[in-house]
Amino acid sequence: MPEPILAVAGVSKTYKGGFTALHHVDLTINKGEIFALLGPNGAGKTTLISIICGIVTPSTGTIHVAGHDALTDYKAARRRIGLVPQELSVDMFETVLATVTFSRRLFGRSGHSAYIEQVLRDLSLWDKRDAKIMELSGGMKRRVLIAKALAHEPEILFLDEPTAGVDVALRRDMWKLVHRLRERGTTIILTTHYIEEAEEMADRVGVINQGKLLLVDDKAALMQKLGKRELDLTLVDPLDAVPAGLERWQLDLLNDGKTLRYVFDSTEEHTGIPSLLRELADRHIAFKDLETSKSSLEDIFVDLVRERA
Ligand SMILES: Nc1ncnc2c1ncn2[C@@H]1O[C@H](COP(=O)(O)OP(=O)(O)OP(=O)(O)O)[C@@H](O)[C@H]1O
Repeated sequence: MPEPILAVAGVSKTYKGGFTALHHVDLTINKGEIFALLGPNGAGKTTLISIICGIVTPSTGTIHVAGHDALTDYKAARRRIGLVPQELSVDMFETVLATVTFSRRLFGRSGHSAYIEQVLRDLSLWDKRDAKIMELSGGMKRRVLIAKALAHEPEILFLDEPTAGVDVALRRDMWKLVHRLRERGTTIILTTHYIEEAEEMADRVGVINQGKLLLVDDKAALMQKLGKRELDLTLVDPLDAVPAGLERWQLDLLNDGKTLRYVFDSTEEHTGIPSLLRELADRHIAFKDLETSKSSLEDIFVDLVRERA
């Protein structure tokens, strides 16, 4: 049985101006999983994370972190969480080592130098430990934020838009780090609007839009359940229009009439491909190449948000 480490139940948030950013969100996260909260700008991702971390007060609902009520037992709940915020929030004049050690002490932990050294090494920051934050590059500053969040050995790490504006090398390092942390038992929750990030990193994905959690599913199941494939036929002779009588396949003509595209559901028992090919043969529409491709989580996500908006 998976062990829940975070339980969010019936959480809504209406801001002072009257805007409701979250509508009755229920979410359970299991220990050791990598969960991606995927949603467009303004969907409510940061609001939800801020509520879980005790930065924003929910209008309704409850949050339990490792069994501790995040509202009535805030300190115990918060100690289990490390938060990597979107914005830089560090003292520019401090050194890397002092900043990270300070974060650890803030949670009542002693300056455990071996642990901090490991965190700094994992993030390729050890050589920079005596540098002042202001002397670091933007990417290095982001690494310091992660080191700070990990300093007190949290069980859950929140990464709010971890790779927004980050270069490829840092993105790759972060993905590696996330997997290493998970191997050590840390639960990772990341928010993103980069679908590839969810696709690459997460075990489960939650899709949020306009403050509503539309669905939560295993990434693989989500891809399979909603996964569509495209069949592209490269025609011998270009067509001016999709031939009449083929409406049931909802075909598209691309590439100046040279490619006929059929989008089908790969999970259906009958995909409609054999009958389509027979119809084309009957009409003497010849093709010289045929290719199928899987649609990405991105297509699925766009479809979902459009359908349920
Ligand atoms: N303090 C606030 N007062 C009023 N409205 C707010 C406040 N903070 C956020 N909102 C609104 O709540 C909605 C959700 O914002 P939130 O920052 O949670 O979205 P997000 O999914 O994190 O977006 P992004 O991907 O752009 O960071 C937005 O419409 C935002 O304008």
